[in-house]
This record gives sequence, C-alpha cells and structure tokens, in this order.
Amino acid sequence: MNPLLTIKNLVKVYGKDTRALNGISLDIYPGEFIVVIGPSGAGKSTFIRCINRLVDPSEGDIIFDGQHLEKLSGRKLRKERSKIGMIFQHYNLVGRTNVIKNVLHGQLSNIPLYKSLLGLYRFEDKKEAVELLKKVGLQDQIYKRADELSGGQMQRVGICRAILQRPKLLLADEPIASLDPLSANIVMQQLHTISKEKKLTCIVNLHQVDYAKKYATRIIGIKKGTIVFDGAPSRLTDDMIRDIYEGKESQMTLQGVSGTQSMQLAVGQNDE
Ligand SMILES: Nc1ncnc2c1ncn2[C@@H]1O[C@H](COP(=O)(O)OP(=O)(O)OP(=O)(O)O)[C@@H](O)[C@H]1O
Repeated sequence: MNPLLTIKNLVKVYGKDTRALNGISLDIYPGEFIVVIGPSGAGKSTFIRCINRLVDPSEGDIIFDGQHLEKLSGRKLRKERSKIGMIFQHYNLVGRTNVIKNVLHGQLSNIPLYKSLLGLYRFEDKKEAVELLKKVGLQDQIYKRADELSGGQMQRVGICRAILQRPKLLLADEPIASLDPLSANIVMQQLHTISKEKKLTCIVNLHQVDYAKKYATRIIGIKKGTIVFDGAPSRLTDDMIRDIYEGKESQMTLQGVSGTQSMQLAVGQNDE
C-alpha cells in the first residue's frame, strides 16, 4: 500500500531560534487513526498545521496524495487543502449562523461563491449534512444558532463540517482540550466512529494518553520537535510515557467506567 502522506525531514523554526520541529520524517497510510502525544510546547500543533500549510515549514517535504504541498501556493494549494479536513480546539464555527449552515460550510470550496452567499447548496450536500448531524445526535439543533450550543455540541458540528468536506485526510488539533470529561468522551467516540465508517485517515493531537491508547491505531510521541515514539498503542509502556513527558506535567487522564470521572496524573513532578 502506498502512503497517503509522506513527511521528510520537516523542520519549523519560528523567529530566529525557536526550533519547534527538528527533522520529522514519517509515512502515513490510508485508514490509520494516528494520535500525536507529547508535552506542552513539544511541537504537536506545529506539526499538524504544517501538514495543511496553516504554518509554513522552514525545511522538508510534505507529499500528500502525490503532491508536494510545501511547493504549492494559491489555487493549487487551495485545491489540495480542500482534501484535508481540520477540526480545531476552539471549533471555529460561525456563531451567528445556524448549525446546518455551519456544516454546509464544509462544501464552500466546491461551490461558486454566489451560491454559498445565497445558501444554494446542493441537495445531496444538505441531505448528508442532516444525516451527519443525526449521527452525532444533533438532529434537534439543526436550526439553532451555533453560539447557543455547548462546547461538546459545537465540536460535534465541527466534526460534521470537516466530514462534509469529504476529505482524504482529517486533522484534529486538540479537539477535546476545551471540553469537560463527559463531552470529551462523546466527541472522541464520535470522531473515531465516523472516521472508521468513512474509512478516513486521521491525525489527532491529544494531551490525554488514555484516549490515545483507546482509539489510536498508531501513536506518535513528540518531544522537543523530534519523534521519540512511533508504534502501536500496545507498545507504549508507562516508562515510555514517563520519558515522553519527563520534566513536564502531563494530562494523562484516567477515565472512570462512566467516562465522567477523571483523575489527573502528574508525571514527573519536577515541572519547569
Ligand atoms: N506562532 C508562533 N510564533 C513563535 N513561536 C511559536 C509559535 N507557535 C508555536 N511556537 C513555539 O513553538 C514550540 C512548539 O509549539 P506548539 O504549539 O507546536 O507545541 P504543542 O506541542 O502543540 O504545545 P501545546 O500542547 O501546549 O499546544 C513552542 O516552543 C512554542 O512556543
């Protein structure tokens, strides 16, 4: 099987000397559900954002679906980017717009501007938007304004919008970091279920190691801009987790059976 995404020697330097990524190389294959873990400041967000060029890399190759994304700009970049869905920590919904229109924004790059301004979305897009909203349990909120929803509901709309884009790759940058444990559990479960159903390739940044172990087909551990672990969740031992988070306080959360209790474990008490 050919990789969907190949990253070679990816380096990102912010300003003069903040080396956020220090030469990351890896292949990502269709259908993988990858969770990226690592302490705060390790470079997880920078890594995800370099893939869709929200952040411009300083060096390296990003070969997605046969295209060198690092070389593209303008229309060609927008075209390739439309194949990559993104889920944000703070949802990035249009608050004054209703739920279904927010989901339909996933199709903005595929319809002419005047049609989107007039709300003239295709029938099949509207149908799929409703089906997706049903799937995540928001069928009763379809015409509600997005800013009237809870954080967990907003993120479920964010997932539907990203899926309606019909992407080949889905990126999620700390999708549950702003949510309470119960909502986080629901959002992770739905993200995982929908991605599996749609056979999507996903890369998700998380602080919670327990979710990484529960859902990932492969975990990437990043520390100081370098990959320090790359493998199956079963291979990630407690000692390795400690090494990854050494000197930092991690948010390893142990979920209770109900998913409502969470216990914070501090790994390495010598926090800087
Ligand atoms: N726009 C920016 N300008 C300058 N430095 C930045 C910028 N964004 C990130 N950095 C720096 O790059 C490094 C990696 O940051 P990044 O946000 O990628 O890490 P992270 O692992 O996602 O952290 P967190 O889990 O806290 O979100 C950090 O030292 C950070 O301060």
